[in-house]
Amino acid sequence: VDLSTTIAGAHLDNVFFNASGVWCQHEEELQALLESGSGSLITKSATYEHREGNPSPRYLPLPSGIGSINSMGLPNEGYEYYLNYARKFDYTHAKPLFISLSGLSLADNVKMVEAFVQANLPCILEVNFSCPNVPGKPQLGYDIDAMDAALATLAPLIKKPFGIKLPPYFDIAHFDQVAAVVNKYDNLAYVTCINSVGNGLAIDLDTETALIKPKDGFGGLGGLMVLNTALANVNAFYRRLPGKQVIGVGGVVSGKEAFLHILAGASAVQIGTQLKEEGPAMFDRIKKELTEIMEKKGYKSVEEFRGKVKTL
Ligand SMILES: C=Cc1c(C(=O)O)[nH]c(=O)[nH]c1=O
Repeated sequence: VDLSTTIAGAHLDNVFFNASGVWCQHEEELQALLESGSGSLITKSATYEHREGNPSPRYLPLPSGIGSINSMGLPNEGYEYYLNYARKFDYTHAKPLFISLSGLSLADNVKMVEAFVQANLPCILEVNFSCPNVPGKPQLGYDIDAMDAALATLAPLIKKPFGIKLPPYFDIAHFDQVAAVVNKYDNLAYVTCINSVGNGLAIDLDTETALIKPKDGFGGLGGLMVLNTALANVNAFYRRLPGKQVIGVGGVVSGKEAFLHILAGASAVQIGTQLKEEGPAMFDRIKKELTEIMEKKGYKSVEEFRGKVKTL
């Protein structure tokens, strides 16, 4: 079966890659993704300066495989590290390279975008509007006018097709309002839905203590427990963004959830929590599982069923 796809004009041999933030902060991790069964790779969201991030424990899987909680606090090597990586990257490699940018201000996003545009590299830029874990920095994804203003500045600068990383929305009116903004920018080629469900709280019964240290234990939720919110966001934006694409992320632990994301409208599927727990060997497992589901259903390519979720 054919698992290949094209995102923002870049061809991926298969629909799978890492969720930004997972297995992608350092070159060694990115190399492991290059050598894995993934179809692509995306870097950890970059800020202008290097950041240590929040104090540990700042990421934990939750009991019984329901998911994870994280308040990493945007630890990253600083954008120049990822710009150098993008300069050295072998673009004849079968996997396209995505670069995630998450400036702490619009000015920082502008400076980082200008540096990447100046370098004129084939990598695809993704602007992250949805980091929930930087104390004192409310995420742009929930300030729709501010997100529109940022896009009005960034889209013309980027010129080429690019994407944005969105937080989960939970209100139909918000799907409508965000789609109206996204549809204003022709080169905004795709949206990645969803980032973690912000500011959850995991508490240990025995110790009666929050599991992670930062922000009194408040952190973004990921993994299986966010699957149905992720599917809704993928399908809501698939229905509302004609001519654009949606990358689905959230709750994918096997071929089954990947199939559902594609049925909901995803052109590619990213994996975070399960990749963090299982490592890059997971991609071979999940590709096999998706293939088996497609064969059982008689689908030859992901194109055949993308977005074809039925309603009653
Ligand atoms: C870029 C920061 C993010 C982080 C983080 O570095 O805390 N965690 C997430 O779940 N999503 C993010 O977008």
